[in-house]
Amino acid sequence: MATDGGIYELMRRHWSQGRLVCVGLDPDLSRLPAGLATHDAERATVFCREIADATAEFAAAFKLNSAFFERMGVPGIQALECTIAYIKQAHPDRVVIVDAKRGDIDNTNLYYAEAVFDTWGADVVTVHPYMGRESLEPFLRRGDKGVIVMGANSCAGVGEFQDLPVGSEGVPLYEYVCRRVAGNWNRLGNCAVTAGATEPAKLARIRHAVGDLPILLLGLGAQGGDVDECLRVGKAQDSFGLIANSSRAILYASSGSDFAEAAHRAAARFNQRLSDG
Ligand SMILES: O=c1ccn([C@@H]2O[C@H](COP(=O)(O)O)[C@@H](O)[C@H]2O)c(=O)[nH]1
Repeated sequence: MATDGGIYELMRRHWSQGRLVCVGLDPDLSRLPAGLATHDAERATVFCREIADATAEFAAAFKLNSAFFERMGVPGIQALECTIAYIKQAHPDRVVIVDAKRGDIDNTNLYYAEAVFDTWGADVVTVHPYMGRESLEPFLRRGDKGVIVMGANSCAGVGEFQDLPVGSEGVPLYEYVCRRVAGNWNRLGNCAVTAGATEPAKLARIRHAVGDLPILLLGLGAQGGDVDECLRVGKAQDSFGLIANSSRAILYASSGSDFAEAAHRAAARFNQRLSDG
């Protein structure tokens, strides 16, 4: 979806209209309610479609983690494509992020970019920065799309590399990466970075480093990130500025046949919390 001011302008419009949630669509087959469909990939597709419909009212974006689809092989890829196509048709202005954490040499990235943006139809992709800006050019030169670069993350042990001091000032690697993305990689205004809600102090440093760049905030729901503290230190000045993701806490709010209603209520509560903070 090409928009006049780029993909994040669309996100800013949602934020200004009170849709603050990024709903994570990670269909874990072991947690899907019974009776949706016979085949796994179809179950995942129906589940994601119902969750999207139930939560769109509060959603600026949907984030599909490709692993949950890729594990099912060809039918899983079809489920991913069908889910994206469905969101585009039923909720056309919602931003679709594919969380695939790509990053390879440039000619391989060319095909990763083509796959995610053109074949699958996503608006935004997550990438790893480890191989440098030049290798990521096939993503970065897509001004009609968005690129979210891993800055800081939410999982245990993530500091092993991300916290190492680098550069002449000895800043942590995650901060150095975020600074580079905001200052050197964002020529087309299509970049964002990640931060983990489990460590708000790092989010604060990232916000300081990137100005008003959007930040994909991970770890807010099931991982127990501190919502209030993240909002206090993480919001941008020109807009909400946080692509505030919650996956499991919304998807699996109920394991019964009322899963969609429960997801609606969970997304509503999360949206209110984000709006109050
Ligand atoms: O640092 C990271 C990077 C990615 N994720 C992804 O977010 C969801 C998990 O969200 P929950 O709300 O905790 O269910 C999943 O797709 C991860 O790969 C992350 O959590 N942390």
